[in-house]
Amino acid sequence: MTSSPSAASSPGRPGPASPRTTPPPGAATPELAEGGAVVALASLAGFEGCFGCGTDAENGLRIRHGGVVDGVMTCEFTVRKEHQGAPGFCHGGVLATAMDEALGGAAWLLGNRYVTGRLETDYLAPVPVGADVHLRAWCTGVDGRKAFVEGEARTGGPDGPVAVRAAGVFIEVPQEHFVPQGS
Ligand SMILES: CCCCCCCCCCCCCC(=O)SCCNC(=O)CCNC(=O)[C@H](O)C(C)(C)COP(=O)(O)OP(=O)(O)OC[C@H]1O[C@@H](n2cnc3c(N)ncnc32)[C@H](O)[C@@H]1OP(=O)(O)O
Repeated sequence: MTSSPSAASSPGRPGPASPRTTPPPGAATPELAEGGAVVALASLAGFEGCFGCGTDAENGLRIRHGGVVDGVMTCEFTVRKEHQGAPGFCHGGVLATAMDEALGGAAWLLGNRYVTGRLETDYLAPVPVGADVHLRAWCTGVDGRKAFVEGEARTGGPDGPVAVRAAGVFIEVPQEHFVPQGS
């Protein structure tokens, strides 16, 4: 069974996408694979070392992947002091990493393996150390090997104010792409 992410075209979710992260005319509507990202992840050795979500990455973000609702991938992480940029606040690069992870996860829900080709971020509000950051991401279209994805990060709860918005293009790659790093 597959499901289509209706949030992709929701007028309530205006994205930050530029022309380079907007699906071209004729792009396919994303169809999520049965089993989602788990199917593609199953063959990916070394993933527990992922700086975004790996449990072996001591100083990583340890992003906790949540569920998928109506085609929207959810996950969250807690900002620790080692993620700090300006005193007391999360580093922008750390937040970009979190968005990369969330948007990548939304692409992997299509059932293939993807790497980041382009990532755009808009920072709307500072995120303090100690904050729980709630991430959402969804695919807006597929064009050949390219998956167009958007997302947002909120603080103060899953429906709190948006702190970061992001859009990206993820490129489908074969499993062999990862072998030198993952073996
Ligand atoms: C439930 C649990 C869930 C858990 C989920 C966790 C998931 C994991 C999340 C992980 C998250 C973290 C993820 C990470 O951190 S991934 C790590 C960061 N990214 C990389 O390392 C990628 C480095 N780049 C490459 O390896 C190659 O350049 C790739 C493979 C991308 C393309 O080289 P390749 O030789 O294979 O392909 P091609 O050049 O023929 O291009 C093919 C098509 O792609 C288009 N294109 C190419 N580049 C770009 C670009 N920059 N922007 C826009 N489009 C681009 C190109 O125009 C063409 O389109 P078209 O002409 O056909 O129309």
